[in-house]
Amino acid sequence: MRIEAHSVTRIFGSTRAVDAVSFVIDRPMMVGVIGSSGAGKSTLLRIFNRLTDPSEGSLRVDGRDVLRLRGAERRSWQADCAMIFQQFNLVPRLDVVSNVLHGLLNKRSLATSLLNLWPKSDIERAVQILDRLGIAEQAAKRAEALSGGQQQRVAIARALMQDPRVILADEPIASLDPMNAQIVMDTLRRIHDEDGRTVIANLHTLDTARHYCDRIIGMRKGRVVFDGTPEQLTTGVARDIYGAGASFTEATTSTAIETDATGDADYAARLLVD
Ligand SMILES: Nc1ncnc2c1ncn2[C@@H]1O[C@H](COP(=O)(O)OP(=O)(O)OP(=O)(O)O)[C@@H](O)[C@H]1O
Repeated sequence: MRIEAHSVTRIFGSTRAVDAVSFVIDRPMMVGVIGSSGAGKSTLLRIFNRLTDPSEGSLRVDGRDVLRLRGAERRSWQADCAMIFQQFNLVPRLDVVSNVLHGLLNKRSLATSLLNLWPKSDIERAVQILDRLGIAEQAAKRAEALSGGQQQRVAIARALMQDPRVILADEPIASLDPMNAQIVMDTLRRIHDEDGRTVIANLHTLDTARHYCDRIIGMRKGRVVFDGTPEQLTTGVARDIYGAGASFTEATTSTAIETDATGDADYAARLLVD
């Protein structure tokens, strides 16, 4: 899979949230996107998944510009690149298996979901995926009864149900304690290593990006200011990405962790409508 972003731009009023972003990902890999709050990381992922329209630019995936797709082709691309979010974005009162099955809403009729008439093969696959992620025993519980780390693994299972080529993760561990953060990052890495899926994750800590990613893209004020390997991401480079002065220490790189889940709600709504 070859992904070529060329001059991708999104302007909101007078803000260039994403400003002429270009990069090439020429093979499946795990990519971390870092940068301060407001650097444009979420907007970039949302453009990728077609949740947000770009103002300019192209994103060629194996030669086809996915930013120009309409209707069924656009939905098919959205099924090919699943998203996961900081706030997990599950339906809290629904059981875990039903949440995972929602990953198929692009491919099955709304009636199937509303009447809970999923084919047995779909249910079996959902349980297999949960088993793979080590949470099959939670399958019958309501999503809201699970810990944050377990809920994020359910969200990853829902993403895998789509059988996507790319997984986009927007601050996937920002709401989790360190132990659960590690389990979730290990899971994302495994999905890349074992399935060959590309994973692109917005991350708010440098050490996580360095530890898990093959490549790191640093954004500042909408622009890509770094694109390289973990080894190339020195403290000096990190200082430039975060725009920090001499007082910069690596521990201060976390972006504000807010619980505004508006974007997540958009995604949930889209899954239910399409
Ligand atoms: N729907 C919108 N309307 C207006 N401005 C927006 C919108 N979405 C994002 N922005 C602005 O675009 C800029 C980039 O925001 P974005 O959320 O992409 O940054 P981010 O790097 O993901 O930040 P964070 O880490 O805080 O999530 C910010 O200045 C933000 O206020």
